[in-house]
Amino acid sequence: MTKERLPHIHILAMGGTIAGRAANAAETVGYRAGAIGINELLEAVPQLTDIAEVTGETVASIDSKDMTEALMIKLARRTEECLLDDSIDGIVITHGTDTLEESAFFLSLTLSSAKPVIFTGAMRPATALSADGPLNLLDAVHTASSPDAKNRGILVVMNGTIHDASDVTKRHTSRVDTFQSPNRGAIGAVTGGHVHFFYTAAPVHNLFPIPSGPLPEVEILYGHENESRILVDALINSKVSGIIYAGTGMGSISETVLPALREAQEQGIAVVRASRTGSGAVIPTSDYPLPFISAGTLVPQKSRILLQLLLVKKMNPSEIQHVFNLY
Ligand SMILES: NC(=O)C[C@H](N)C(=O)O
Repeated sequence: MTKERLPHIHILAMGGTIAGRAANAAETVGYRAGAIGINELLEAVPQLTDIAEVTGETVASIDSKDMTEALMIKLARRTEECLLDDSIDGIVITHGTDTLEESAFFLSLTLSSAKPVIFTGAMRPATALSADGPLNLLDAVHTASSPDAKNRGILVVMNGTIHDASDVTKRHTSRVDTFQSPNRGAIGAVTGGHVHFFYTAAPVHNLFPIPSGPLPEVEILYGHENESRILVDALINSKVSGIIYAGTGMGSISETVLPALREAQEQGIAVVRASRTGSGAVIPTSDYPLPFISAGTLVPQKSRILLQLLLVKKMNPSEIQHVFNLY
């Protein structure tokens, strides 16, 4: 009898707490992210060899708070090469959780493949009591090996749940259930190695080639009571290409900042209204007609990435709004 070939899952390591080392096992907060190499990470989960032929490589060893656009592009390019490699069936990206959602969303906009690409990470360092990284890694490899995970774009597997890259966001500073999909909910679960999707695959929007150079400068502003226009004026003077305004409620803009943002638009700066609430959609309203762009359900940090890529295409506010309407 011939033995069935195990799927080949390739791991791309970016660092983060999943590869974090602390001085002792009780330490869950003070540690060095990205200190543990890919081999040690894989050796900690010997069960991986039962479900897949796992290989790995280090792309970066950083705390993801220091993630850069250049690294995001490097990660996208390397992932694309792996997707084109016929010997690889699926990819797992281990990543720091602080900006995991940005990288996952960027890859979802720039890569297209039927093969599963799964992001995972950890909230406790690898050396901690009850470290969550090893099980997250095992669950991610289970998902990357699952035929049901094909044609679903970029997914995030954390704490036994599967999330779509566009909705998932980090919602808690320290808990292991920090990743939530606040608008549409988790799309699946991994339980005892069983991968279960709750819904049929949603349409995947892969809209852009991987950018070849630096992206236009887009900054995020955070709305609050008693606002001044100091920061908007600074951004106008800096000649940024875009502003994401994380407004109060449904992207509301105070009477102080509104004229400043209108001036920014007159200078050719694209302005997107998002929300500081963390969930729900910001939709176009008559209070804020075009050229104000509404972010839909995208959180400010993802709105920023989408706007950057749209500005590369030299789209006008109306065309940009059409794309945000997908979310
Ligand atoms: N839990 C984590 O991974 C946090 C860490 N600061 C990182 O993003 O790399």
